[in-house]
Amino acid sequence: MTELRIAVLGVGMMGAFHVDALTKRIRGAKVTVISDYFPEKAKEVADAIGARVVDDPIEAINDAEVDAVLIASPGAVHDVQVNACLDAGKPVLCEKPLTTDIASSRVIVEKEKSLGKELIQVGFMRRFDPEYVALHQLIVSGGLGNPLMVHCTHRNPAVPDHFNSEFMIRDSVVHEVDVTRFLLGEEIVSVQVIKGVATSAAPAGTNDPMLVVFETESGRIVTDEIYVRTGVAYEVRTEVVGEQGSATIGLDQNLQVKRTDGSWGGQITPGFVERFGQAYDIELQRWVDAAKQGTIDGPGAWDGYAAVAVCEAGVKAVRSGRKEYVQLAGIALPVEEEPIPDIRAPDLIGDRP
Ligand SMILES: NC(=O)C1=CN([C@@H]2O[C@H](COP(=O)(O)OP(=O)(O)OC[C@H]3O[C@@H](n4cnc5c(N)ncnc54)[C@H](O)[C@@H]3O)[C@@H](O)[C@H]2O)C=CC1
Ligand SMILES: O=C1[C@@H](O)[C@H](O)[C@@H](O)[C@H](O)[C@H]1O
Repeated sequence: MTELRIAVLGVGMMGAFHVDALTKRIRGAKVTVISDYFPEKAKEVADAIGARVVDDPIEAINDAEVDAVLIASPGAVHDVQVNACLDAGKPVLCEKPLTTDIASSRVIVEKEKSLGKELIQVGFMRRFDPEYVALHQLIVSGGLGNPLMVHCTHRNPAVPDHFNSEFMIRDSVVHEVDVTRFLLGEEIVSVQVIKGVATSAAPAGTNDPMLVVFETESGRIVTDEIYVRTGVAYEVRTEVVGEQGSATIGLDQNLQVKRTDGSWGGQITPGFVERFGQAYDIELQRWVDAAKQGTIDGPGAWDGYAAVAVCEAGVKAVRSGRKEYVQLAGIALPVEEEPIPDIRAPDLIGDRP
């Protein structure tokens, strides 16, 4: 196969960006079919690149001129569309999240397994970002010694109003879930969410920012500050603290500017397309090359499922205010912690006068 013929489902912000990359920058790929809930949006994108519009996304998946599918529709419809790709036996790059509930993600993992080949790649593009790749290599080469903690910052300048506290976990924090699994090579077993004072930019009832705390199988601690209405820029940082040193990425330190008004500083990337542009392209090129060989080259269905399972625990933690355990198939839940015994002298215990 010289050219992988691709259907793109959903051409909003991310889908249109991927169509542009597949058309202009990715080798050996051609977008032949576009499908979107809004046909006029699909037509606009399709006309610009000479592709066909197929209104029904399931028909688009089964189209004779489609070898592979890129899903960039909203997360809530990924389940149906990924299942249709599996039914058609076609490779699919599904934007995160894989689905929006743990049961449907599990079914997808099992269904793919029963087909005996890997067809699903999930759009966790940070795994292709040169800085994250370098940090991963530093960890696995032992450059930091035993990694003890990870501290993440995830700030967006602005988001639409439907980004409530739970959506922030499923749509934004899901990236740090995958980063944790990628960097530390182990599963996350529990999630806590600490809600502080909310920005006045957040709709009533939305906890923005939040501090999310993960605990991994081996007991490592990961913190994630999620703040999606900073009004500033796109700031994604990750620091790994090991026994023999620490390393941080995402500092935007390349450009230091001093201005005539006496201010000084560098430049922060305005959005995720600027920060992760290179990562998206590497992700797409590797997926296209692998799909032609009938395989994947990146995070797969299990990674998508594991991330959904952690986010589900995260959503529970938002609601309960407690530590919630991740229900992941095959991973033992930690034993409930014993209450800490009161070791004060008996005469100090009791009500204060
Ligand atoms: N990896 C990353 O950094 C990013 C990933 N995303 C992910 O990409 C996906 C799309 O997000 P955005 O582009 O920001 O959303 P968006 O709202 O801009 O675009 C979604 C598009 O899908 C269309 N659509 C709705 N239902 C559909 C259906 N059943 N079939 C086909 N199309 C349908 C909508 O009309 C819209 O054009 C989400 O899963 C999101 O989490 C989004 C931004 C960045
Ligand atoms: O995936 C993304 C968005 O959907 C999400 O809403 C943002 O918070 C992330 O930074 C971006 O990478």
